[in-house]
Amino acid sequence: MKSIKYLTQHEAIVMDQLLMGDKYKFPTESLMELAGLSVASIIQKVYPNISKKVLTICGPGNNGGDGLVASRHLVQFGYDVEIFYPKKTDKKLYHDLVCQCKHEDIKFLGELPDNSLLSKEYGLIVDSIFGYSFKGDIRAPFDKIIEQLSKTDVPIASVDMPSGWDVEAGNIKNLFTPALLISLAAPKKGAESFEGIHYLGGRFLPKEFLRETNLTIPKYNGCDQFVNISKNNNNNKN
Ligand SMILES: NC(=O)C1=CN([C@@H]2O[C@H](COP(=O)(O)OP(=O)(O)OC[C@H]3O[C@@H](n4cnc5c(N)ncnc54)[C@H](OP(=O)(O)O)[C@@H]3O)[C@@H](O)[C@H]2O)[C@H](O)CC1
Ligand SMILES: [K+]
Repeated sequence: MKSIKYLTQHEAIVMDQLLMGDKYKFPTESLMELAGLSVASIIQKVYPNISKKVLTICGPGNNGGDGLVASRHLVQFGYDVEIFYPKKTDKKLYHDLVCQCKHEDIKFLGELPDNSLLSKEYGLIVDSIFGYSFKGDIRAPFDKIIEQLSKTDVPIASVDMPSGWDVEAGNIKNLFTPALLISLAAPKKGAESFEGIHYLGGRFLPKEFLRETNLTIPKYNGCDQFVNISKNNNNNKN
């Protein structure tokens, strides 16, 4: 396998703008749908038998949107999903995503259950709080939420980046390390040190886009929406 490129924060932002701009013309909701579908597919692959509930924690940006979409697909896959979405985004896309989740009978929680309740009732936490646009010190209410996540024993699956990690420098604040990291489109530099289960999803980069940006991504098999890029995956060794 060719070596994978890890993106800087600036590169991730510029690439997304390019994909969604006048040349490649992808609407945000199309990419979000594919990203969210790949997140749910990867969770199904890595955690096929969760007997307890799945809790998705959504942030205020597009990373949170990915979590809303993934939750809907997880219900379609047979999981019992609840969502905690403390800072809702007042945009039509997000109102629509919440509405779609409610039509899947997904319950929206008013507060984050404490860690003993989390351990008792939940088998997985999906962290879709912050993605590649996270910067600086963690502001309320997410500071307390991420502090609590750093103490839970429930496995965490992070979408695009572990929330609170510096997008380039990684876990410099000594926060939680997820069991599973799902990078989207291409991994970010801050994830380069990640030693856990690491999958790449978001299979939507056009051929011309890859040529134009000189981006190397691993080969996806068949119609898979994901590829395993974990360091300890033998298929990734030359
Ligand atoms: N091409 C792709 O791979 C696609 C990726 N997608 C997903 O989109 C995110 C990036 O989404 P974006 O909306 O740009 O940003 P985030 O979701 O990462 O975060 C933005 C919100 O977070 C708030 N924020 C930022 N820093 C902090 C902080 N220190 N404390 C508290 N809150 C913070 C920020 O708040 P502001 O007040 O600054 O506005 C934003 O509200 C990417 O990672 C993927 O998951 C797309 O879904 C599709 C294509
Ligand atoms: K995240």
